[in-house]
Amino acid sequence: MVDRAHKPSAISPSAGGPKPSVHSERDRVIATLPTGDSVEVLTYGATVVSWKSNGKENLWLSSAAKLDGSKPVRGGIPVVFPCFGPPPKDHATGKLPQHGFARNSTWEYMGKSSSESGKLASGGDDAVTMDFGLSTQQLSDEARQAWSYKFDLIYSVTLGRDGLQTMLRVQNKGSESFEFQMLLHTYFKVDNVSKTQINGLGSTSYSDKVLNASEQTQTDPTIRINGEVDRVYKSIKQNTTSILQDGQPQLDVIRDNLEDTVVWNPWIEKAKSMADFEPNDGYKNMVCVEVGAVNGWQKLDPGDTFEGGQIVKSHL
Ligand SMILES: O=P(O)(O)OC[C@H]1O[C@H](O)[C@H](O)[C@@H](O)[C@@H]1O
Repeated sequence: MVDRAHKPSAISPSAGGPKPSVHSERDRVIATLPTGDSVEVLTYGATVVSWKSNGKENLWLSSAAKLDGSKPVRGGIPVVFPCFGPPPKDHATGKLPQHGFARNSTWEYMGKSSSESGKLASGGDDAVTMDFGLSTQQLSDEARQAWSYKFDLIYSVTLGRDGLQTMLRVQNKGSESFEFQMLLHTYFKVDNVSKTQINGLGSTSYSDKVLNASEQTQTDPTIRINGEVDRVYKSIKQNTTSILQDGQPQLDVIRDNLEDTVVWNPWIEKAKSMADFEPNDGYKNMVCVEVGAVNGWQKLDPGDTFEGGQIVKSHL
C-alpha cells in the first residue's frame, strides 16, 4: 500500500454546475468532464490508454495492443521506470527488462481528488485527478529480486478542460540511495506523420539511436518525420515541445521538472517487426514525444522525493 499521507487534501470544486465523474471498472478507471472530455487509465502499468478532448482521441493505441497484463501496452502512455531502454549490465538496474518494471506491473488505484487549483484549472474550471500507486511490495518476485530497493511511486493523472497532466512522484522508502531514470512514453495520434512537424527542440543536443551516433545537434528548429526516428534530446532549455499537423498547432507537450525528450517513430520495417503494432501502417498515424529524465541517472537519497511529468494541451 503506497503511503498517500503526504498528498495535499482534496480541494472542493467550485460550487454549482455539473462535476467531473470518475468510475472504476475491473481493470481501469475512467474520468469524464461535463464537457465530454475523458481519460481512461488501466491499472496495468497505470497506462493511460485514451484521452479525448473536443470529441477527438489524442493518443494512438495499437489495435493489437495487449490490455490484459500479458505485455506492456503498445500505445497510450506507458510509464517507464526505473530504467530507460535496455539497462547497462553494470548498473543496479542491469537485470531489469527494457524500460523497467512500472509499465508491466499492476498499480493500485488510490482514488480521486477534484481540484480547481491545478495548473490545468485556470479560470476556475474543474479538474479531476486520479492517483495510482506502486510500491516494492506490489512488484513481481522477479522484478523485486532484480531491483531490490524500497520505493513508492505515485502517478497522478489530472484531466482538466485545458488538457491532461501526468505526474510521477518517486520516493525512496529505504535506507540506501538508488539511481533511476523515468519517462512518459506518450504515443500521440496524428493524421499524417509525413505532414507532422515537431518544434521546440532546436539547438538541442541529442543521441541518434538509429544512426548509433551521440552528440548530435538539432540545427533545424523543426523536426519532420520521413523515416525511422529514435532520438534522445537532452538538457532541453525550453519547456514546450509542439506538434503541428499541416502547419497548424495540434498539441503542446510541456515538461515539468524534466529535461529530456525522446522522439520516436518506428517507420515501415520496425513497425512490421513488432507483433503488437497494428495496423502495420499505423506508424503513419503516430509519433512518440516522450518526456523524461534519461540522460544519466537521478540519484535519490533515503526519504527523498523526486517529481516530474508533463502537461499536454490540445489545440483542436
Ligand atoms: O518496444 P518498446 O520496448 O516498447 O520500446 C519502444 C521504443 O521506446 C523508445 O522510444 C526507445 O527510444 C526506442 O528505442 C524503442 O524502440
